Amino acid sequence: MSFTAELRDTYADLFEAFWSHPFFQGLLDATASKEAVVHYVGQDRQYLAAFLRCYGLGMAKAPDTDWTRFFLEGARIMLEEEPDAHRALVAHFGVDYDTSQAPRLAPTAQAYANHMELAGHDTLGVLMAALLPCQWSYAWATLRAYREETPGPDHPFRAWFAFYASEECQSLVAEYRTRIDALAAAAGPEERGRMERAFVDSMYYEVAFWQMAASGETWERLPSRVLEPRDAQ
Ligand SMILES: Cc1ncc(C[n+]2csc(CCO)c2C)c(N)n1
Repeated sequence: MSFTAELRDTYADLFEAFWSHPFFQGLLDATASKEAVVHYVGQDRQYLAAFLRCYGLGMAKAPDTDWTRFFLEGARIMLEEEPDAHRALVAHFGVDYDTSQAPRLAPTAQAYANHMELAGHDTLGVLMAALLPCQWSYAWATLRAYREETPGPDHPFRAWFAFYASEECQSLVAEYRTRIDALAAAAGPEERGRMERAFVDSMYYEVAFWQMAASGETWERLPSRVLEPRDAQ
């Protein structure tokens, strides 16, 4: 079994948690609240900026121009096409894309960005493994959405689902996997271990990112249990 097929098998629970998270399910059945969706888009814009910086780190590691082109094309898709997917989410609520800008990343989103950027200072294999869940989770879950429920022509977030389920995003995942499997095959057991850790942590952060959106997490708003300790008396 290939390295990435094994990851998919071993961490099937994280894929399921991604799929069944109430925020994703709320996008799917179009019941997600305006507050959560706008918070998500504001955060995700900044997350994508961090992701683009990781492509820069990847380019600095590119062993040949084939790899350079891979990162260049990935960056182009993110810059030119992904904003339309975001627009489709906020447009439903009558919110302008540019006003959904967040001033800074919320703690969970910042931790995810830090994790990816740190992986960009390890090997190319570790960086790619940290970036894979971003592609894979969205492409997999939106494709499953089409297989199971099919967001119809009237679905308010149709363009968002259509973008991630598109042939372009699906083939990007396939390309990531081919490249990572080759890097894993050439890596020693220690580096492969770091690749696995980088992948799992990013998968975890993908689920946590939904939670961040659903709970309206910011640096100002701490969970009530922290603000009002119940065990204090
Ligand atoms: C937290 C978070 N994780 C993953 C994605 C999805 N995503 C980001 S870049 C990219 C490749 C295509 O440009 C994909 C699939 C997201 N938007 N936000």
